Amino acid sequence: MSLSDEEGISVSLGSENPVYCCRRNIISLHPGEQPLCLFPWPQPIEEESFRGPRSCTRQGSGAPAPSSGSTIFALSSGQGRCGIAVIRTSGPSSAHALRSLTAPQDLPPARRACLRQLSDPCSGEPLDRALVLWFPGPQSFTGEDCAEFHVHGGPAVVSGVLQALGSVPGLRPAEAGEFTRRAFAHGKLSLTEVEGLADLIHAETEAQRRQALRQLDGELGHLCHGWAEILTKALAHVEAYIDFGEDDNLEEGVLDQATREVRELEVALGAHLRDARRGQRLRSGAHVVIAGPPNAGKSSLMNLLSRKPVSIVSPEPGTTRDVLETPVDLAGFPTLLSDTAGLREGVGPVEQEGVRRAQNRLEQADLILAVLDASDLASPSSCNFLDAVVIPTGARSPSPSGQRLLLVLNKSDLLPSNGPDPNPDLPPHLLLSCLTGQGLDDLLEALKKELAILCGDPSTGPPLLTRARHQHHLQGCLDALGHYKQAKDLALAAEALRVARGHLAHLTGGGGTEEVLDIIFRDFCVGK
Ligand SMILES: Nc1nc2c(ncn2[C@@H]2O[C@H](COP(=O)(O)OP(=O)(O)OP(=O)(O)O)[C@@H](O)[C@H]2O)c(=O)[nH]1
Ligand SMILES: [K+]
Ligand SMILES: [Mg+2]
Repeated sequence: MSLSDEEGISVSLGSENPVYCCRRNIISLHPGEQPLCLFPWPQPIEEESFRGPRSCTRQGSGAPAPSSGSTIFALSSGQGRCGIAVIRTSGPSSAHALRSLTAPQDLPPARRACLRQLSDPCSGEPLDRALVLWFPGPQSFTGEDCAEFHVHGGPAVVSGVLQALGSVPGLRPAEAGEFTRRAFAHGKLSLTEVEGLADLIHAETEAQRRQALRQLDGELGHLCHGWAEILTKALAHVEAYIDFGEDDNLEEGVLDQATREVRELEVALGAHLRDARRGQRLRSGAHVVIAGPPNAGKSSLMNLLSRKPVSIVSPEPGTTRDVLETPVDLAGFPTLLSDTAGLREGVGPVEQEGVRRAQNRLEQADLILAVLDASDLASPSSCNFLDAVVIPTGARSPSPSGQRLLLVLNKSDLLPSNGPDPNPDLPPHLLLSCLTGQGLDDLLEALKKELAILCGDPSTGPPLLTRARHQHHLQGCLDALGHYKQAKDLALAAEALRVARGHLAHLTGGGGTEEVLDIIFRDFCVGK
């Protein structure tokens, strides 16, 4: 059976017999809620949020949200001297702006670059010869009428064109992220795609870029959409049972089927949540902490990996006191690399404080780079470090979300060359010489493997949860499904499904609250 209504909801119950009509239940049982379909985005952002005048509105044909009043403009390429700078506008006065600045004044054909003379509409002063493009809404990035001016990138040209646009009635400078916000409001991007776009702009490493691109492709959103559909179907089944449970016509097993589907969804969500912080680590960097006894060469390794003199290196034990940290791209993965004080006892108060800070940082580490002096393994500080840090961490069952450790024996140049491994009893380790660079390639290879486990491989597997927000809503959804299973009453069970669905809607932006939007759009620059 298939049910549909004028709001585009379609619920298939897999039977030829029409047994009930759920339009009344689903649409009216929870007033104020959005229709069950999450796509296209049913709730446009309030016009007020654009803070623009509410004058000339021209509905973009077919766009789900009404056009906002004002027309915005901004430099969309980077600031500073460059070959070509791209300035764009979005809003109902885009066509007027384009005509006002260009000669000849006719609009170019849609989406085709045309060479035009640009001049100031007030003074008539020539500004540049530039390529201009016209994107009538809704087939544009924002869904509104948009224009682009590809001008020569000198500061005087750019400021001249921006000033000229500002003098056109109805136009005002865009705020940070406003183009993307309009795209979201017009259903051009889901919230998770917006986040992907923000991450893409800020991506600094290969792996970050790959992850952002996948999110921009909407993979996480599509996954949530599929889950929401399962919940919608289960909810329809439960509500049918509430209304027609006594009815002989109701097909058998309707409720069982709902429960079965919920259980399958629980398994899928659980697996996804076990990905834990991997996506987030990839977005904001894994914490890699260099630790070990004094003089093992921790600071030397810090400088080697970061390719800059972050830490002071000296033959004096206890040189490093504070935690020193720097962001480093390690084998394509973003990391926050920390150098710490050598761990030892019986020292003065300043070094003691350094040791306390080092221990604190060790607890927060995703990956510990444990460094020992290969020529000094029998010293008390080496033995203590092995017993207190290396062996206990290695003994813990390794999991992607748990802490990981790589043991590095530095100063291998001091060992007799080409002999057998002098330390077969130690946990698995790598030999390195910070002095000669020998063993560095092997260390980088091992780091890459560890970071891939910690951050996940962004090119394969299911899309990762890149923000705490994603994890929060998936967990909320899972918890609600738990309540569904425990509910003794069908009305409570239906409510639990609604709560679960609400969490998925929030994740993708269907139930978008202003605060979440503000936080996400704050990440954008003006012109994006
Ligand atoms: N021969 C040799 N010396 C090294 C190597 N790595 C570091 N050293 C030397 O070992 C001494 C200590 O190096 P640091 O990098 O300051 O060691 P650290 O672990 O940071 O020391 P603290 O901060 O005092 O705990 C310095 O004199 C370095 O030049 C190496 O691979 N081979
Ligand atoms: K030192
Ligand atoms: Mg040091």
